[in-house]
Amino acid sequence: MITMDDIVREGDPVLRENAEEVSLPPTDEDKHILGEMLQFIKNSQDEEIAEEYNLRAGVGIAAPQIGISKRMLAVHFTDFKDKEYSYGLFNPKIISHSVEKTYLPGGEGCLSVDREVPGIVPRYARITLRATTLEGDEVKLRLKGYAAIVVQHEIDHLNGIMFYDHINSENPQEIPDNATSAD
Ligand SMILES: O=CN(O)CCNC(=O)c1cccc(Cl)c1Cl
Ligand code: NI
Repeated sequence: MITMDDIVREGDPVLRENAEEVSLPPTDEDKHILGEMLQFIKNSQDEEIAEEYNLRAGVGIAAPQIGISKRMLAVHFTDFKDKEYSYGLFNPKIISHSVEKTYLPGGEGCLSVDREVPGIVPRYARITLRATTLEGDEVKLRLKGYAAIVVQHEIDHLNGIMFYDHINSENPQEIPDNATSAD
């Protein structure tokens, strides 16, 4: 199982690399890894397992965070309208996005960042992405609000981007003019 010992922390160059496309159809090994990533996120949200294994809670994880520079991500969360999202995705690609931006008022956190980095992280309010699921289906997902934010945080990891790269260093709490809060 994946534990916090497997999580790469900031400073490791793998977090600043452009991850490689996964060749499709995915190998059994790639499917196993992505399945383990999804299970880790579920475990991190299970009080007993998280306590037992000292897991920090997360709603998503990208392969570079476990030192694997491949374009794979897993998300598991319920959005503000109680819609459940639970995906393992290969080669996710944002094919279109809104001009409008959104953000989480409380900012974002990252398992690869062992410190608080306060500030507004502007994200596209709506995204359309193409990806191949853990089950092997090619999907086209239209996401908005919290789901759009989480998936953008994970796709950033595949492109060597950390959430704090988006925070305005002069005025971290500045709300961009075309942005509305996601909550
Ligand atoms: O890359 C994934 N992580 O680092 C897992 C830990 N962070 C979170 O769960 C998290 C927390 C707040 C906002 C967002 Cl958007 C995310 Cl993603
Ligand atoms: Ni992260």
